[in-house]
Amino acid sequence: MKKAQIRIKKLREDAVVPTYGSPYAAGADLYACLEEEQVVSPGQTVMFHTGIAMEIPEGYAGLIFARSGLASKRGLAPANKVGVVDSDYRGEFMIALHNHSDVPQTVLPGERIAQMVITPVLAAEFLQVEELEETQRGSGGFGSTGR
Ligand SMILES: O=c1ccn([C@H]2C[C@H](O)[C@@H](COP(=O)(O)OP(=O)(O)OP(=O)(O)O)O2)c(=O)[nH]1
Repeated sequence: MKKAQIRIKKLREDAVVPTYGSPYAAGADLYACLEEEQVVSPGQTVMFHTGIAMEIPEGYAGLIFARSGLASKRGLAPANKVGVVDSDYRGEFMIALHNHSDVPQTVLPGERIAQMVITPVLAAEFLQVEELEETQRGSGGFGSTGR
């Protein structure tokens, strides 16, 4: 698979550059940059450092998603559900992990805590109009097509 080169900077000595878990993985795993293990209490949200900043190309965004295993087995997932990283963002990638389980969860230094998909985004210019083009669906939504 042809890969785009993305410039990345370590902001902390022990930061880990994101990695893809398999050759065709869509999401690159993001690593917690911690000096010591961090406990996340039930119902608590903790902001985790990744220690990295990068240049997402113009016309793209980084979407930060939960890792399914971490979320389903330990209840740890981003508090903001999906993090959106703008291409002009040059700050540190941060991950606000929320503990949805009912027991304390320990995150270890260097643990993979989320994954980032880099995806094209369309920059829109919103043109206000009086009528929108008709479609078969029309304004039906929220289960309008039945089960
Ligand atoms: O999970 C996340 C979400 C965002 N960001 C960074 C990258 C993004 O470009 C910036 C701003 O994110 P967002 O637009 O979601 O923040 P906001 O709450 O709307 O504040 P702002 O006024 O800074 O845009 O924060 C992260 O590091 N992790």
